[in-house]
Amino acid sequence: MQASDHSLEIAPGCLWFRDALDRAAQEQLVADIRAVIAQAPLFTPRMPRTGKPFSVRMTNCGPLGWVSDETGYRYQSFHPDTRRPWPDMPASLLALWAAHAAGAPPPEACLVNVYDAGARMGLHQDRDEDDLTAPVLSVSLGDTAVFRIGGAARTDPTRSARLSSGDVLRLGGASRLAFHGVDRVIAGSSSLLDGGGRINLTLRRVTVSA
Ligand SMILES: O=C(O)CCC(=O)C(=O)O
Ligand SMILES: [Fe+2]
Repeated sequence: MQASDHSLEIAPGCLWFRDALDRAAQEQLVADIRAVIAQAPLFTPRMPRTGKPFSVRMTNCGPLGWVSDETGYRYQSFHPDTRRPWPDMPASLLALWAAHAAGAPPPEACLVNVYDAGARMGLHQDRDEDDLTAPVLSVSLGDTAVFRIGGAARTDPTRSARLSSGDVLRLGGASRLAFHGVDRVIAGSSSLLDGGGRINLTLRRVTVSA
């Protein structure tokens, strides 16, 4: 895989690599993620304290996975329902990281977010990682997302970007702790996924490397 040179900096440190993945690379990722889901079924995370369910379903691959329930947000090495270790991170994702993560140590977690009709993700920071120096890479597959990004304070002004299938977004530098979310997904905007919807993959370094 080649690193795309055509990136757009949509906020300080936030690089948007549009069309980073061609159709064949997207199909490979989808097949790899379907295999992950077969081993580690999608679960519905719940908000800390209130237990309110997310509208997005999730799973993970790699040594660590992000989970959320009444006791809080955290990384753990096993699936919350099956209690089995997360599946290995596919080679396709390791290659994607190598191409776009600007030399950061290898990713430890890939969070798989599945957006069905009506799913969204509220504004939040990715801050459950001990290593905040490595960037977060986000890969969009399937229907286009209306993505929103602001600054490090919740009240900072935001801008939106339409992330389409094959786009890769890197949140690094001053944007590593930027508030971001998905306002909505545009149904029918991509033919990649049978049955429609959107899959987002978020690759992260979690622990501080020696
Ligand atoms: O779906 C997206 O584009 C963003 C996902 C995200 O922000 C997250 O999983 O932390
Ligand atoms: Fe996030």
